[in-house]
Amino acid sequence: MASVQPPPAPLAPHRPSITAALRFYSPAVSPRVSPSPAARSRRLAVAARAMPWPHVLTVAGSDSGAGAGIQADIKACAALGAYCSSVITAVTAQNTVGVQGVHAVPEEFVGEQLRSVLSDMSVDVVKTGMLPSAGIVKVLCESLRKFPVKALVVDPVMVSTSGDTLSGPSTLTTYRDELFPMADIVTPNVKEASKLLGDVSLQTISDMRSAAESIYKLGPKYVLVKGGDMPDSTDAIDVFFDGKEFIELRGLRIKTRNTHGTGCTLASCIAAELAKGASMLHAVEAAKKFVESALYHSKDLVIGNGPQGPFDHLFSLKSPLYKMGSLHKFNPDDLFLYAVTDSGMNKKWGRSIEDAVKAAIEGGATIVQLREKDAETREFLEAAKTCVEICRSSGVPLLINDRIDVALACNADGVHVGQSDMPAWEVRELLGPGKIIGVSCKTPAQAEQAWKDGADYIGCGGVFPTTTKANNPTLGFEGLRTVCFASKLPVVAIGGINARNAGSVMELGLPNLKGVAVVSALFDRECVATETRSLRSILMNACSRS
Ligand SMILES: Cc1ncc(COP(=O)(O)OP(=O)(O)O)c(N)n1
Ligand SMILES: Cc1nc(C(=O)O)sc1CCOP(=O)(O)O
Ligand SMILES: [Mg+2]
Repeated sequence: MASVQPPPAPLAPHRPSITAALRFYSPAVSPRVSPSPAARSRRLAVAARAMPWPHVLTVAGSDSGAGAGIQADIKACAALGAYCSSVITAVTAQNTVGVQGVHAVPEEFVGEQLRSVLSDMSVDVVKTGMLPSAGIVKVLCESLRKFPVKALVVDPVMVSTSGDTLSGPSTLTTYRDELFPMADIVTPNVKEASKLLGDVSLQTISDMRSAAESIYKLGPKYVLVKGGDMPDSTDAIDVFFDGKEFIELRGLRIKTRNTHGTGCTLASCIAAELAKGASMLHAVEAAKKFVESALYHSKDLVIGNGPQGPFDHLFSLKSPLYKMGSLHKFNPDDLFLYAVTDSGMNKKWGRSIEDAVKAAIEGGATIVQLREKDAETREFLEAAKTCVEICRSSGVPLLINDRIDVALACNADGVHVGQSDMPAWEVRELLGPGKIIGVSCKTPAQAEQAWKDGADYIGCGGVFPTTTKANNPTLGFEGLRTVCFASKLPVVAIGGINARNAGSVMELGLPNLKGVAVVSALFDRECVATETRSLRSILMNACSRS
């Protein structure tokens, strides 16, 4: 057996620049004298610490079909920029039809693989998948006690998606008694959560919350109960529990047969994000987004003849939108000063849409919506394409009002729709998971529906009377308050907001209220940049007071 090296020193606390790090790799002073092996490995060790590569070790089974297991884990980590080493616990004969055979790796050899990797390779996060016997769970726990890592992600794989058993009942007790107390997060689906808790019935979100709480009591720091298998649900809701608060994380249910390996991938993505330094909630959110995007981009792939196909983890290498880096990840804080254009007002003041957008950005608008009700389609599309370039070069998201076709054609960051426009869930189907969708809502029920439909934010108004939108009911502060309290999505207030009243809106300090959306107070004015700048400073002052 190869001799075991002592564990390497911990990672350096900061990353020097790449050029500084590369200097460690430069040849020895005299190019004729090759460095001794000891000197070379010293230099490599210094360089490795200078350029840490987030490292996930997956301890899981091999899937010969490569949709799930070790193969999915390595692809997921690679896609998210983490290095992934692997300790194989079992070899399965598996395809898109199901699992035809399982051959567990002897415990001692699982232990040997663990020792090899953990003793040498600066693992940040361990992620577990299929652990086919209680003995293997015990070997893993012993190894982790000997070689501690920053985080442990436990995906309690027990039954494959095709319904085949992947670990026996004796493993359950060891999971509960030994592995869970060491785990940072445990990620069962409803079937696994039910098994872990003695076959309790889990039918509703409230059952999922109770299950998350019971599993939390077994020792992990966080629990994510995945609701993708819940009966009769059109949207996939997962319950995240940190010991105090339950957070319902809504996901899109993408219609595809290619869902084999989603659980392994989600847990690996959580591990990769943790290895990169994310907080647990952010890691889970990023992982969900990744799985959703991968499923969306793979929905029509055909591999194998069975009912469950694999999906493409490396979709970003193919999708031109991802390649160009043009998808704007939604940040609710972008709603702070939301500039909504109006073709009539711009014409009145003799400026183009493009100039209006440039001026709003110059003044500090944090998101822009093109609301061009009277523009001809072709003219609008050309202007929209230029505005996309202007906004992208400033890092400001650009949304299109009402017109999904224009948004798609100009590759905008998203759209805003109202109650009489295309329903948000249809918009999501057309735009995919990476785009921003806003929905106008005047009631808590509309806000709930927008959340279910996969929107990213809601616009709520009219807070004050407005002449910009005909027949628009005024909700006042009370209406805004009711919607903000009920909303599960970030809210932007709209309607009659200007320099005189914007401060009072933000000073309400309402939950979920992230900013104000304004049309006439910016665009029905001579100098858009000046008005935007002054509104921005009013908002900032109001926020610092409330
Ligand atoms: C941010 C924001 N909120 C609300 C609206 C209004 O949308 P909608 O109700 O569809 O009305 P129109 O703007 O289409 O007239 C909005 N555009 N932006
Ligand atoms: C486009 C729009 N939507 C509203 C809503 O209540 O949903 S009010 C509105 C017009 C907002 O324009 P101004 O800032 O000029 O009042
Ligand atoms: Mg509309």
